Amino acid sequence: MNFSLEGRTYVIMGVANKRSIAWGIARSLHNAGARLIFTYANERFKKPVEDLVATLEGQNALFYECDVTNDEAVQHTFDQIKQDVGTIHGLAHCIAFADKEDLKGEFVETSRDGYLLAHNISAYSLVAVARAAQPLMTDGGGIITLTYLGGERVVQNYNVMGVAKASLDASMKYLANDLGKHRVRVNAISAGPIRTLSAKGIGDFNSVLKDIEEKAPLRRTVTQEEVGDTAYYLLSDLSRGVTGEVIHVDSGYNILG
Ligand SMILES: CCCCCCc1ccc(Oc2ccc(Oc3cccc(O)n3)cc2)c(O)c1
Repeated sequence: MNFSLEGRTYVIMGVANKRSIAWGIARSLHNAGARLIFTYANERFKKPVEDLVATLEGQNALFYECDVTNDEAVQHTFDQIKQDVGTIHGLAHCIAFADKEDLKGEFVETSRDGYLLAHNISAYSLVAVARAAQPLMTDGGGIITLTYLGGERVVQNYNVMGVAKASLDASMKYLANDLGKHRVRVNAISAGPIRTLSAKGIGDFNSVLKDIEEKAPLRRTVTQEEVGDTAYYLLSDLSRGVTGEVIHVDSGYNILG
């Protein structure tokens, strides 16, 4: 059995720029020989993603817009992908959003709209995408999503995104249960804090990074590349017996009380 991704096609959703975790995943899969398909939320992200992907030697990537808050748009995107490539072997869901004012202060102040928005984009979108993508995985496949420790226990300021990640984690497990019969595995990577565009929306992020460097077992923060390599493991045959799992790529921080 070989663990190269030659001859396989993967969809990566959520590359914003070169600091994105999704970009680290893209590079790991590209280096393993995969063919890549990228989706972006709107026109604003199209060119930056195309320019980044142009730096991947020999990659023959495809690009599609996909607004994950719109069920018809999600179905249309995967209809197009089916038309253009037929079969895909996996998908990386690297999409989340919450209003900035809901990522600081007290969780009890979260508005109904803010709560629903965070769950719509950061949790329900995995269900919509998995439903649309599974029929294209005719050789079986792997789906991964990104989660965070703040969905398992309280992390100051993470607030409504933590509640959305708890929903994402449970959604991932229920999807793993449904899709296993179609030979599709569903897993999550719980990444430690990394300085990305998304991280800019979180209150007092710097003190979190400092805490990791002082207390995490590995005494350092993790990189997009390290998350990308665990994504490669979860999307390859190396993890063929694993589904419904959360792997922490966080320098071991999650084991601390
Ligand atoms: C207090 C927790 C510190 C560690 C947080 C690590 C982390 C960093 C980034 C994460 O991804 C997002 C994605 C969108 C998001 O919502 C945003 C981001 C920027 C602006 C904005 O208005 N909302 C917040 C975090 C994430 O889920 C988790």
